Amino acid sequence: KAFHDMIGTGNPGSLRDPDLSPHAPLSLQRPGKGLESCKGALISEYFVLTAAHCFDIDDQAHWITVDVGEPDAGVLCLARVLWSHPQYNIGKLRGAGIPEFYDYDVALVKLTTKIKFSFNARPICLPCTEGTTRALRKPHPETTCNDHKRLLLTVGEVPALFVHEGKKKLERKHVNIKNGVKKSACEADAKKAPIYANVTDVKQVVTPRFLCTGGIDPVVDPNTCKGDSGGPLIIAKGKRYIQVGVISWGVFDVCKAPSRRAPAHARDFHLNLFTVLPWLRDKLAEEELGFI
Ligand SMILES: Cc1cc(Br)c(Nc2ncc[nH]2)c2c(Cl)c[nH]c12
Repeated sequence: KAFHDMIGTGNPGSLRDPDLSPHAPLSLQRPGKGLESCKGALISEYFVLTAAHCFDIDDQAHWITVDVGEPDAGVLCLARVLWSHPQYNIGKLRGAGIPEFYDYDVALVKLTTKIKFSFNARPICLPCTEGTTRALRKPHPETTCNDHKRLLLTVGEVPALFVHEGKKKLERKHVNIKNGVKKSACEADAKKAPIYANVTDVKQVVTPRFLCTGGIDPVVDPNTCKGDSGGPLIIAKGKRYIQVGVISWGVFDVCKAPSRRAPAHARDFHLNLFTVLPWLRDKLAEEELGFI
């Protein structure tokens, strides 16, 4: 079932909505173990961008299936290659009493089959590519990668969204990236994560690679669930979706205690794609994404 078949009336909330079509659930079936799931985003005909923490060091690419179709259509694609960022190392700070370290939490999964995109079924745009220059309605080649950063990650509260897979349909969750005076308060709440309770300097776990959302200032932001890991943090520009982050980790798993309201210190941390561009350019060189 070619990818573009799913695109229909664009009724919001289902995969038929072209804007939500890059949403790609991943399943990982380790032999003899349970099924783990994460999210990802289609960024080219062959690649899905996701979080490195969705996988273990000895996971094989062929254990991964990616659902690029309707939930019932089950257009399952097998993975051929799995590349986690070389600087990702979840156990790096275990000696310092930090059990999980999410720095550089990003990975690329290459599919065995080419996904057919059409005019209204298209991959999500990546920063510093020609597609994003077009989405920003800026001139090519005058517009630079720094222009993208300045135009997308403005200083202050940046409206963004992530996609959550609800019971039956996909939901857009609108958040604000704290990228100005509220950034340090957002990052300070990382210490409210149970596993970071006795971290002395929050900068040890919230490295410069992260974007921070959540909390109640300026408004109450929805929070992520662990199962949202790997999904895209999106900035909408006109009709186009530009991925600026990968959902990485959080302070409070709202799906684990759905009845309880998330506390004010519930924050979420996303890998900032602008901080891993050299790796993206290198790995996606053959995908003709037009990196600028
Ligand atoms: C998206 C996401 C991933 C992970 Br891993 C979580 N778990 C966690 N983060 C830090 C330590 N453990 C959460 C939580 Cl909690 C909310 N959203 C999450």
